[in-house]
Amino acid sequence: MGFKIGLLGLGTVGAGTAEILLSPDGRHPLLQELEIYRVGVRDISRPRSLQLPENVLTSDLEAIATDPEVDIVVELIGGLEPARSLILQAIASGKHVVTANKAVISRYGEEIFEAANAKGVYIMLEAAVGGGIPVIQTLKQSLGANRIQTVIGIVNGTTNYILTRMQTEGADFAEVLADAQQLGYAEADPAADVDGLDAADKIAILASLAFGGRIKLADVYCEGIRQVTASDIDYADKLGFVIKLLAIAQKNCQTTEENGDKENELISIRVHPTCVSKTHPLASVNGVYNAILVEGEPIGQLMLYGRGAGAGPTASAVVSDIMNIAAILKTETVPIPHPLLSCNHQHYCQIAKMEELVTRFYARFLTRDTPGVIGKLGTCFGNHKVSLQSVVQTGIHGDLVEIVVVSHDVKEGNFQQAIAEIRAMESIHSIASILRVL
Ligand SMILES: NC(=O)C1=CN([C@@H]2O[C@H](COP(=O)(O)OP(=O)(O)OC[C@H]3O[C@@H](n4cnc5c(N)ncnc54)[C@H](OP(=O)(O)O)[C@@H]3O)[C@@H](O)[C@H]2O)C=CC1
Ligand SMILES: N[C@@H](CC=O)C(=O)O
Ligand code: NA
Repeated sequence: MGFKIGLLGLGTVGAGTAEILLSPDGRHPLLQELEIYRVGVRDISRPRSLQLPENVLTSDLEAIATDPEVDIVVELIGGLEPARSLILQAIASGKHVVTANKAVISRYGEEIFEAANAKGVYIMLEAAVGGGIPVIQTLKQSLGANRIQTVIGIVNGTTNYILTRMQTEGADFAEVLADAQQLGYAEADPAADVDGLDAADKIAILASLAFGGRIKLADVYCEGIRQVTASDIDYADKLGFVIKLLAIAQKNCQTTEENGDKENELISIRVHPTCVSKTHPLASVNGVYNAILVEGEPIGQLMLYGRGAGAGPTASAVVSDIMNIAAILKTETVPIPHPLLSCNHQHYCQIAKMEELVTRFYARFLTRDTPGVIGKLGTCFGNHKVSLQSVVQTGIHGDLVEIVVVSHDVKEGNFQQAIAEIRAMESIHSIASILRVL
């Protein structure tokens, strides 16, 4: 056997990875050279569906990360600790690392990559974004000739699964979330999915690769899908939209105020539920499927589509990373950092303020049925330079009237100022929802 794998975690993704490694027939011949040497879990007495070689299973994960026999450590336990410490221990012990852990990479990427570069080892993370979709290698290698302008992704399988079933079956949020957990799509704490945090981790990683600088996670604006109601899905449908949780990173034409220098282009980076026109390619990405739409020069638009979560698809990405490292170890006696596989970002991207974002909005108001209420809304929006594309009175609930507006492209800051004023109006009962429109 050629290369010894120390697997940390044998849950959904760990078991999927072991399954591929244990059945190499019909796959790339390099797989024959990969040996599952040790597998670390929390509870070794738990019954496992997988038949592993004897004495492979242990609950001493640190021993795996530092074992001199292990060539590649594969971290699939998830969460921040002990995952971060184990990755750092593996690096310090001269091991290459494969991980599916976007939470650790988006928060501790700088520490991890600096340690890895100093030690001359690789950190591979294809499974961390888009599950089985080869988006990391695409951005790192295949699109390297491009100036990337935009990355827009449906990058969380759990929320896309929930929104799709709410849309197609009118299903209940809690029931669909339980199904996503059962299917192994959701994070250990599904709040990370539902509140958009998992998508924020992922777009931070994608933006960093697309724009060639580090991203501070705190700079990613983030809204989840808890507030999306069946009514909004229904109204959006009538207006020709579907609602998707989008993760968006865009290079802004705007330049920094200090010097107006083109070098200091700002990046707009955000996660929020979004009304997407039914004719847009991302609108038909349903269920656990993910898609990442990239716009670059000279490639134009490119969309990658596939399963973003689940044992098999995610393990496909993990094993491809292991194989990339094994291929390097096989061909180079002294591994040197491969410029297309390693990460050497030195600076942080500058992030545009949300108020500066230019976008369209959808808003649903419950108003008292008093004369002139639509006029008051229109006047207030107009005073703040918010131009409306449509204003529709959509229904009556007792003595309240429901009004839905869709704006043209406006500055987020202007729209929010108008909303603050409208909220205080006597004739406004409540603002039921506000969504951005792609
Ligand atoms: N599930 C998915 O579809 C996807 C997951 N990912 C990422 O992959 C990673 C793994 O996710 P997933 O497979 O779903 O997670 P699971 O919860 O299914 O599995 C976690 C595994 O790690 C072990 N483990 C967890 N904590 C510890 C600990 N402190 N000490 C020892 N062992 C521990 C568990 O042991 P035991 O079995 O004994 O409980 C289990 O085997 C995460 O980073 C996740 O974000 C990425 C893409 C898709
Ligand atoms: N919980 C995540 C799993 C993959 O990263 C998702 O639902 O997409
Ligand atoms: Na991927």
